[in-house]
Amino acid sequence: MTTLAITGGQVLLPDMTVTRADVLIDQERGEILELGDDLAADADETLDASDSLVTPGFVNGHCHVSMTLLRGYADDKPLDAWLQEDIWPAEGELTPDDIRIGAELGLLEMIKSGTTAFADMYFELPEIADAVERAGLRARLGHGVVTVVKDDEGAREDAQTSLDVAAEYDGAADGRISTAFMPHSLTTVGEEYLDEFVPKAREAGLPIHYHANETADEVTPIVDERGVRPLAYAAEKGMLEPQDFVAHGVHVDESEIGLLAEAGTGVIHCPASNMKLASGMAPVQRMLEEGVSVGLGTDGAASNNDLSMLDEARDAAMIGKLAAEDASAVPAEAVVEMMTQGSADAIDIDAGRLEDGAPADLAVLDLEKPHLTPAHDLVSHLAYAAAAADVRHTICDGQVLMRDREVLTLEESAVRERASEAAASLVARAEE
Ligand SMILES: CSC[C@H]1O[C@@H](n2cnc3c(O)ncnc32)[C@H](O)[C@@H]1O
Ligand SMILES: [Zn+2]
Repeated sequence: MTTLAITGGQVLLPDMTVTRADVLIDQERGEILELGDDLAADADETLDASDSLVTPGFVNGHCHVSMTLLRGYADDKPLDAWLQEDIWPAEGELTPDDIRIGAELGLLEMIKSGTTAFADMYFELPEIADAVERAGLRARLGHGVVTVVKDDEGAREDAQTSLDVAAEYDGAADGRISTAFMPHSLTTVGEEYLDEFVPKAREAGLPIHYHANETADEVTPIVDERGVRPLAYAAEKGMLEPQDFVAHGVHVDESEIGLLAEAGTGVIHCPASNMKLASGMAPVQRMLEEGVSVGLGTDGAASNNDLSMLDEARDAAMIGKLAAEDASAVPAEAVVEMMTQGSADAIDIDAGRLEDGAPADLAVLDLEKPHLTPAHDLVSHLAYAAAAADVRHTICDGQVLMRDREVLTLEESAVRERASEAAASLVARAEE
């Protein structure tokens, strides 16, 4: 057994209290062995966490990681125009190499901002899985299916690809990668394809992840054509199960909040993307009150425009109060829960908590900063004041991915250089 001790820090516990403790990790099993005093002597290696907060690694519940290449490419438009006029034409030019390079850039950003696990919907899953394996994170990956712009053969091929790659990559990277069937949304995948492929996903034991109720424009056609709300339609199609999770959930009414709570289906709140695309304010406080499993996600870097879960946490707290017209809504503890255990539960991966036997996924944040002084309440600091640049060390599955702000699994300057070149070439092709 090889052990690592994270020493001298303040540790955030699952009950949202903070205590002084060292953390002893079994690196081979990727597990926390013990939280306690003076554990350095028992360890093969140590990582200093003095004047620092040791938290569970953050869990980004909804992302399109390779969209880092399109960061800043198309801003200041609503979802539909943004996708149709800019993003989908540019994505039509993406090569598998672009997707791997964009993923590396996104993973670099995640490691630097303390994220250790994420869920991702995109194309060319093998490229993303390869990058995740090398970078050392944990992920639930899926191939996103869009049928509306395809003929029947193309649509069925797309949906079959989503099933095939999910079956092939589940358990990859020593179990750090899990998968899901990922129809893009309830309006971009035709009913006949949901009828055919959702049962196949169930037979294969796959969870289902999709965008739902993101904009009012997405709700109206479903209500007009079918006479039911989108999540009632999703339930009819067998897409509202405990292992499933939807992204956004902005325009959900009380009946849909009830359906989500009853089904145990997770909702990944994406406040920055919802604000930037002016999609709306999700009723997060109501969902929490009704017992919906709520996690937090950045969405892609083209609608955010970064992948920092600390930024997302602050956004979630702020917009949660505005939406509820109540300053006590979506408090710091709720947000920190969402960015750790909440997202992990929603995307159904074992992570997001620091306790004996838990997966050794951690972030260590430097507290010796003007914006983190004084330290009345470290949970408040995580939700409202901490930033990506405060992250000193990131550990996933017992492996140190970043030590003293140096990422060990990816070569930062090379990744940035490759990504800049790939992005410039992509945009030139898209605008030809
Ligand atoms: C088919 S792969 C995923 C697909 O989703 C697109 N996308 C990115 N952000 C959003 C969003 O907020 N709502 C809906 N779709 C989004 C992405 O560009 C890919 O095409
Ligand atoms: Zn999305």
